[in-house]
Amino acid sequence: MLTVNIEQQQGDFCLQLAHSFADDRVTAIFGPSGCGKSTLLRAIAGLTPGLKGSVRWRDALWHSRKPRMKTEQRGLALVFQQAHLFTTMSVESNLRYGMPKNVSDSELAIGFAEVVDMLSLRELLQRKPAQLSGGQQQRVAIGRALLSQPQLLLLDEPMNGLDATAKKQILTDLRRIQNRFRLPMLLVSHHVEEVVQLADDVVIMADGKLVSSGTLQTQVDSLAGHSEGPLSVLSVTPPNQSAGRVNATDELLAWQLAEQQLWLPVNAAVDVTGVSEAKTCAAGRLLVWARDVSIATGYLPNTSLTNQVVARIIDFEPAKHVAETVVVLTVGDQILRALVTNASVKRLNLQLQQQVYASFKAAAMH
Ligand SMILES: Nc1ncnc2c1ncn2[C@@H]1O[C@H](COP(=O)(O)OP(=O)(O)OP(=O)(O)O)[C@@H](O)[C@H]1O
Repeated sequence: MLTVNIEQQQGDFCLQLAHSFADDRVTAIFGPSGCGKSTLLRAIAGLTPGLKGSVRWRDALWHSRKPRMKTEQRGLALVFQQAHLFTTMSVESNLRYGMPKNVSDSELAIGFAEVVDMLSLRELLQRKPAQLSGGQQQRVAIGRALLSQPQLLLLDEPMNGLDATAKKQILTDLRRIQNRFRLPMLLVSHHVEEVVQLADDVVIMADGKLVSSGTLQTQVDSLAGHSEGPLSVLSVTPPNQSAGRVNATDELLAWQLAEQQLWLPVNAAVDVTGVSEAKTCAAGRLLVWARDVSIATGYLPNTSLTNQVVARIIDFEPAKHVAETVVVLTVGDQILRALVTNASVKRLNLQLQQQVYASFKAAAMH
């Protein structure tokens, strides 16, 4: 457990937060720009002068009135928005920089060879940072952090400014790393996609304060309230390899959502077990924005939409825009939200407990 009860004044801004973070999973710290996410991470790392209160990690008191434990004694590693690599050193030297000296790879909890392979860095070991893309630089920064053998990894928007492909690779790598090493992580992000793909727990902040916290599933509504609108997080079970791909060019795989079949682009769902071979993974996670879900009262035989699932209406919620309604649906035991116009609700005569078909484009999933 990481327990913080802190107050940090920075000019007009005041961070005031008391919370206990689980020490065996990924917690996302989510909130708008300027709400204090980075300040919180820096306070935990011992990088903010004038911090009041206490920070306790397991049995160790990292911060109290006095004495304050130095950052390098805390057994944590930080990855920032910029990779901050040593420009004159090779990738390999950067990676080895913080490693314990005179210890063989097999004696380390987090070994060099494994990290290099997990982060796909083998081909890059002899290059200099200037010869790497932004995503590759960040993977080296993550590798260097891991090889310092931390007990806790602090990630301050490590995917900021990267393109979608680089982001996706880092998210997948981080999930795999967490599963392999059971390394607790605090991830600062203001992107819902990153939170949904990586987090087990979510802490939502605003104006230097904690607004809500809990498991990802309990925080879906809060996330929606602080982002681009209503959303759902669906659990899907592994692709049915025997069903295979639709064809080589479609690159779609069959997944199961509450015993119904979904066709998703390869890698659309995040393998939350961290096992890359889809046939051996236990579950995947999908983010579906309510605006990407449409409802029909019957099965649509001639549609370009790939997925239609049978769902039941369990609620109507007001939407941000007065002309729209959030239709809350169940698919098996899972919740799916659809944002539709009030006019459509009326035209289709949608009713509570009615069975409908919910459609969403596979490409709308992350
Ligand atoms: N050294 C400083 N002196 C005074 N104010 C500061 C200092 N550093 C940050 N702040 C202020 O503290 C507040 C919190 O900043 P912080 O960087 O923690 O926010 P954030 O949630 O991480 O934002 P972002 O998502 O944009 O990175 C902001 O209002 C910022 O302007």
